[in-house]
Amino acid sequence: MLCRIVNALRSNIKPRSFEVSHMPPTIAHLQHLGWDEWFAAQAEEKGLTGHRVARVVAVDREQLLVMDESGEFRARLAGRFLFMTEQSVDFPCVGDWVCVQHDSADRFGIIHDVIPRRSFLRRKAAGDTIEHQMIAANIDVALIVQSCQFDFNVNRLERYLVMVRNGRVAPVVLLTKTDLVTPVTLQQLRDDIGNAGITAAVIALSNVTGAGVETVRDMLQPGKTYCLLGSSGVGKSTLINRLLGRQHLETGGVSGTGEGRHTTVRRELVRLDNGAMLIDNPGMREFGILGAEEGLGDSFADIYALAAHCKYADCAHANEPGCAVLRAVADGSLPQGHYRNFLKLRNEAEFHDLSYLEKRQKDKDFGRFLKSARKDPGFRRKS
Ligand SMILES: Nc1nc2c(ncn2[C@@H]2O[C@H](COP(=O)(O)OP(=O)(O)OP(=O)(O)O)[C@@H](O)[C@H]2O)c(=O)[nH]1
Ligand SMILES: [Zn+2]
Repeated sequence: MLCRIVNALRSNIKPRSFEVSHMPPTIAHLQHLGWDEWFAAQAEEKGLTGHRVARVVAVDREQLLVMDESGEFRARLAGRFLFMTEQSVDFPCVGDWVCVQHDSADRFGIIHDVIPRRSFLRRKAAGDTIEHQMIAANIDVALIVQSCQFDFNVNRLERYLVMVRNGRVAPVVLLTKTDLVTPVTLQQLRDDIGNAGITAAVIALSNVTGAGVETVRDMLQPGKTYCLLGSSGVGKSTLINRLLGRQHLETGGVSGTGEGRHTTVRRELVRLDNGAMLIDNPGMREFGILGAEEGLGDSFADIYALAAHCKYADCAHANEPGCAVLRAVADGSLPQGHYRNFLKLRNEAEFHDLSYLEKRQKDKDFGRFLKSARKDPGFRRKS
């Protein structure tokens, strides 16, 4: 980051405006890539009309692969953008629309801005930090993939649903590897999902026999963007390759030429023959749900509806008298498992918020400690 900042300072101390190097985009030019009136309006609001826009296909540290009506090209972030952008979530990620300056003679396009996102998928960054990490932007539908064998877990499914709904993305559940389980077991898994109160569509499929794959294909609409989410090994890449036909994800990389070092950017966003766009993502080892309460409302809409009838407005639905949620659990109209997941996820959401506040407080205390320590004449000698 430091060298990014230094480079930014060196290359671009003065703010500069950039020339329009191309015809401004029309919706017709770019709608096959997902551009529409909504994005055009965002661009206008941000004062970015008239600039060329492209969609991010892959990100590899400082290098991006972007795509517009003329095809794919590589791009870098403008020094000024690097300099002005503080939070990692504000950097372009796959699926983003960016303002880019690019002449056919240039090896790299220069990205000057990111068009506001309509939807996003993000997770808690790996490690002990409380920062978010963007997974993808401007996704219409998240395909949450679980394998029928070993991987299936309703709690995890609900965590994904919270994240997905929190990012304003619609969910569809894909159950893979149906060839490895009996029809009775498959029905049991479907029942488990239904009993948990999950209302998202569920498609069962096998990449081996091909059963269900056409159902997935039929669901994918041209100009819409889909993102595959799920643990490693559940069959996401295999499914994409099946949907693509001959092409393969592994061979989709774009090689850089004419440079000292040979680089390959693995393409993450691919277009199918029917015009739908698919984003494949690595398995998620660490899956935090910081800031997920908003999303809780959607996954647990039934519980929130019941909560309106609780005796106390601030009812925690744990052991309060007159709690409509507990009553529904008692009379069997609200599934026990669903209620337990609600409590668990809510506590985690509260826990993450708490640890965030605690961290802020600690930082403050540390600042105060430093201030008072500096005033302390013994400070220099002690340290
Ligand atoms: N039996 C069976 N095996 C499958 C199916 N789909 C994928 N596999 C196998 O499962 C393994 C993992 O599949 P991948 O497609 O690489 O899984 P992935 O979800 O993309 O994994 P990551 O790339 O690590 O996120 C491979 O050996 C596949 O051949 C399926 O429907 N049935
Ligand atoms: Zn209650």
